[in-house]
Amino acid sequence: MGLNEAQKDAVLHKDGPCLVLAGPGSGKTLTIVNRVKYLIEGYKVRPEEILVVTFTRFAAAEMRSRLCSLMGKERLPVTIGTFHGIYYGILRWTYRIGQKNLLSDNEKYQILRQVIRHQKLEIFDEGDFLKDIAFEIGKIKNQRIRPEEFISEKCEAAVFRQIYREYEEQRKRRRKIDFDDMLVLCFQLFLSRPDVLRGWQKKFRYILIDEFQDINQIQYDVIRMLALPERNLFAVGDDDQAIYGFRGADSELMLRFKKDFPDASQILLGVNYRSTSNIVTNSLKVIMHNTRRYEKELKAERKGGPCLHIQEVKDVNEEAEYIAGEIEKSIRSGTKAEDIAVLFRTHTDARPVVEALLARKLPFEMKEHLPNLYEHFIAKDIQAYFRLAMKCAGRQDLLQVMNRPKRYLSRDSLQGKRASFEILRDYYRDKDWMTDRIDQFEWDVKMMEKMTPYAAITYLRKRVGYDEYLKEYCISRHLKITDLSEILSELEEAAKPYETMEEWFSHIEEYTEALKKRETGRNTPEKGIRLMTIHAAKGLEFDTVFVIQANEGRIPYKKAEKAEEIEEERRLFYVAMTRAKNRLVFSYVKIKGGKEILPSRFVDELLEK
Ligand SMILES: Nc1ncnc2c1ncn2[C@@H]1O[C@H](COP(=O)(O)OP(=O)(O)OP(=O)(O)O)[C@@H](O)[C@H]1O
Repeated sequence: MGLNEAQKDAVLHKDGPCLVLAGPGSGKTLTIVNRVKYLIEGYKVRPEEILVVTFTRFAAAEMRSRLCSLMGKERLPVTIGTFHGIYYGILRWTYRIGQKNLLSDNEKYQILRQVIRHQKLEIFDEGDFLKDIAFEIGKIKNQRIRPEEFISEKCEAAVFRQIYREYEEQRKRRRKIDFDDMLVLCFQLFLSRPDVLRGWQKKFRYILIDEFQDINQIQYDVIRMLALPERNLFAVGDDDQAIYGFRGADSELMLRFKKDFPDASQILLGVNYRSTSNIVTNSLKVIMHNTRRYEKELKAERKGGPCLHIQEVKDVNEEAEYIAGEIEKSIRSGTKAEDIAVLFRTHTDARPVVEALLARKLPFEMKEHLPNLYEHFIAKDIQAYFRLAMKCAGRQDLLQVMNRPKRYLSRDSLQGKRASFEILRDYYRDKDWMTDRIDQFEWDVKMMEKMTPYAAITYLRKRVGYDEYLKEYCISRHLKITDLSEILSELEEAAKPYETMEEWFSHIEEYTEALKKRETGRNTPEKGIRLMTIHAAKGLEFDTVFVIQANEGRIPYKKAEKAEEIEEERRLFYVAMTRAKNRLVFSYVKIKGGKEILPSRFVDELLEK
């Protein structure tokens, strides 16, 4: 494949700093691998002296395989890895630390939970609070902020400092480092041991960084030290595809690069080879609404192309049917299943599509973990009620739901016995008010017997009082009711296609099996339609892309409120659009969880004249 002029300039750049600003599909990976090849073959740099940094292990593996195939070699001693991988390697070499010294996420949350409970705070949702505090601790480390100067958005400054101190003490007591510590320790190592730094500077004389827009402060600081004294730093990135701000990435560092290296060459890769001009023009129409961005021209090499399609659907079931139907047609007309992607904002959005693809026996693959909706405790409650209605319930089923909603039935009433309403009645025989409750319970279960699963769930919510129970459950546990009622509504919606409870149960079994199979085969997935979050699709390309639930609250996500958060969501939308080579389809739903919802504002931007 011939390189264009800008790509050639980037490949031939030899010494000193260089910033390559590149649009989507403009050949960033191609340019990086060709430059590494030229450094080795043209400029006679030893492969061991080259370091290529990527942001995911997947991207590193992809880069290595493209480089090896370009150079016709099976292996090459070029170092290609993520920041964490490389910094961990440096620490391992210097301090002899190993896997046993790494703090797992589980351990991290265990420590934080202890520390936070210690503080006796009034917390609304402990799970959310833990995540937010873990995020803020990461932010301090990644952005090199002093804890005493940090302003927490989640609790008072003094409380945060205390949490931070105790967390660090406990972590150190266990002699472990967390993910973010790898960067901090590497930074401190280089500051305190110039001799060690010098060794690594000599080793990595040429440094190339992919996806530079996703770098954070401490990664940048360490890499700048590493690049001295020769400053052969080659940074490639696209500020419009910066989608990790929520994780502490700072795309402003791309602007800083030019200040820190005023003599840096700047090259613009402005030709998109991936997508048709229709897709490119429309994606630019959206991203132009962002105010914080490098202005850059981007042209499409491939003219025309099919029109973008925006589909309105009633709800997520109809959407899933629509997507599965369109995919089926595409495959029939010759598109390979693995060239089709369905992208979504959060992984839970995928469930209806997964069900529709299974129903049509269409092959699909997912790399991310999809939580099984039917294993949620609410689903388990519904299943227990249904088994009671179908007269195949066990003791455990009755125990599970006899106080959901609250009926004040004691567990002792079923002690060591078979489960039945008769036994319950017998236990409370001299308490009329209790036997009335048991009669009502039995009556409700009987009523559900002949209903469709959808009608039975509605009955359970509204007549039996499960909605009320859930509300009380949330209040007593300081949980957000919206999260749980969304799950319940989703279960209700998902039950619509089934006529009988037996059908519903056998569908759940099939769905659970299919998820398990994909989970266990994740390393060797069967080839098929690619289902993934937009974050996971970054850097990939597909012939056809479906973006589902293009709705307000989804994208932009409901938690994005500040202007910069909305801009990050817009960049995410832009990343989704620019994955498509030929066909791009958006769908949005009109009703979700029984409420009307709006199409995404980004869809409106697409429709602007
Ligand atoms: N000079 C070129 N001539 C023809 N095709 C090219 C050229 N440069 C890149 N391409 C093709 O364009 C597509 C996009 O390239 P690549 O994946 O390297 O883009 P990218 O810049 O990394 O994209 P993104 O940032 O959107 O992930 C690939 O299919 C690649 O083969």
